[in-house]
Parts: sequence; structure tokens; C-alpha cells
Amino acid sequence: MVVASANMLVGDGGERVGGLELPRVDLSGERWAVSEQIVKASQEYGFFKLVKHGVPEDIIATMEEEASAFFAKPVAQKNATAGYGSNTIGLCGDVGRLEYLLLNASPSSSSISQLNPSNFRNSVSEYVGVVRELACEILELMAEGLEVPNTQAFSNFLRHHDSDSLLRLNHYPPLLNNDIINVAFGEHSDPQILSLIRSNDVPGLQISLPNGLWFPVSPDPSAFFVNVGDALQVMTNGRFVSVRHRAMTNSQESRMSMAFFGAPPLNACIAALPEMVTAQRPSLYRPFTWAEYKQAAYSLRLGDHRIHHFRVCTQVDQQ
Ligand SMILES: O=C(O)CCC(=O)C(=O)O
Ligand SMILES: [Fe+2]
Repeated sequence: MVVASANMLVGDGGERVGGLELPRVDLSGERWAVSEQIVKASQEYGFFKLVKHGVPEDIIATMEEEASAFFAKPVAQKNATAGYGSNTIGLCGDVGRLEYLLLNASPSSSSISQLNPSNFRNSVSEYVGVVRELACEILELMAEGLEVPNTQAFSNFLRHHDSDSLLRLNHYPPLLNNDIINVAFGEHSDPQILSLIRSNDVPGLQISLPNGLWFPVSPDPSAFFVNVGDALQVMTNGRFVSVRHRAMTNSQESRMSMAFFGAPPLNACIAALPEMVTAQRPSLYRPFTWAEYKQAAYSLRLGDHRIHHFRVCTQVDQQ
């Protein structure tokens, strides 16, 4: 059954809703075809489902077990872990129905090396290593598909020793009997370059379609869901769109998602690549450092269109 309401499409859990099918990319396909599909999906939706991605199942399964063990700890122990938070998102009063652990995931991260016990530390470190490599591979396929001569133009930011990449483990507790289904993690776009989300088999993630309707993404623990972030929208001069998404509370089961956010170093300059700028399509955004964008983004509400603050004013904007 499919029901379309004013602002939401509700499906029966399939990936095809209201005649729409979300892009699905099989990474084991021919390189040129994969790169073409990734570019198309990033332009149309800023989002795609990635299958046959090559990340070993045992690394993902161990990470999930360790994350569950962390969230099952007593509150006092969780509160004593740097990066742990619950019910609030960011610093501007946004609330959410979740708890999370937010860790720096740069190659030189010390927040991972401080984790305990050692099993947790090792699985986070291993998971971050393989997922960062996967994100770099996707970014290189994007550059190839966009015909950018330096195919590492995007991925080099993530490989940098001081990259500001993050790993966020989100735990959404199950609904209590008389709760109504609601937004658990409010609408936003991710500020970074690229996000790779993997969740357990419980629904919750929704993405905003170009027509403004919300699309419930069916969970698939064997896949990664890939989001274009604001910084990649800027570097592609608006050819790729950073997708707005949110997560809903869900029935009786606990939902857990693990999001890797690939980001540049703080002092990196974020600007449209020269190949993305033409006389007909001048730069849409003024250049900024990643530190500058982070500061601006975190001083605004989660749901604000944070990247709009960096747009160059055009005649169209002024009309
Ligand atoms: O839990 C999810 O599926 C989405 C989480 C999310 O959007 C985030 O952590 O930025
Ligand atoms: Fe997000």
C-alpha cells in the first residue's frame, strides 16, 4: 500500500514508493558504469544505496555488537565517555530522541585511542579505517565521472592526517507504548563532504526528495546509504546536492545507525573546483575554510539551510 500525504510518502517498506525508486549502486560493476551511476544519483538526489561495497561483514557485525554493548552500559559510565550525548543535538537547542557517541575519525584521532574497553577501541579503529577507504573510493569515482583531471581532488581531504572526519554512533530507543511515531533526529543536511550511513534492520531514515516529499528508506544492514554533504555541493558548484534527511522513532525495536562523515582538515579551503566553474555557471558560493563553515553551521539550528549563508548573491537571488 502506498499513501501520499501533504509532506510524506508512506510505503510498505519497499524501495519503490509512489512510482519512485531510490538509486542503488552496485560497486562491483564496471568502473565507468558505477561512476556514471554515482554521478547521476548525486546530481538528482544527493543520495544512493551502495551494495556489494566490499567492506567485510565481520568488521561491520563486530562494530555493531560493540556499539550495542556501549549503549547498554550504565548512564554514568556513558556520560564519562568523551563524545557521548543524549536528547540534544548540537549547541542551539535542537532536541532529539536518541543517544549518540561522536568521535573524531581522522587518521591521527586520539578520541578513538582513548576508548575502552580495548575491544571497542579496536573495532571502532578498524571500522573507521575501512569505511574511510570506501568513502575515498566513492569520491574518486565521483571525480572520474565529473571528468575532473585530479581524481583525488575530493578524497585527498579525507586521507589527510588532520582530516576532521567523524564517526557518529546513534542509538534510537524503542517507542514506549503510548508514544506516537515522530521525528527522532530532525531534518538537516550533513555539513561535511560525504556521509556513509549503515544501520541495523530497523526503519527510521527518511530523505527529502527534490519535490519536497519525505521518502522512507528501507533498512538494509548489508548496504551503506551514501549522502552528499554541503562541502561537496560547494566543491561541485551545485552539481551535486546535499540531501536533507531525518530519522524517525520506530515501533518496538531499538534502532542503531553508524554514520561516518568524511571531512577536510580545519584549515582546508572549500571552494568550487575550477573545472566546475564556467562563464555560464560562475561560483555559487564564496570560498571558506572548513573551520569557518563548521563554526557557522554549529551556530545555526539543525534544520536551517546552513550553506545558504555562503551563497554569492546573484541577480536571481535578489529578485
Ligand atoms: O540515523 C540515521 O539514519 C541518520 C543519522 C544522521 O542523519 C546523522 O547522524 O547525521
Ligand atoms: Fe545526518
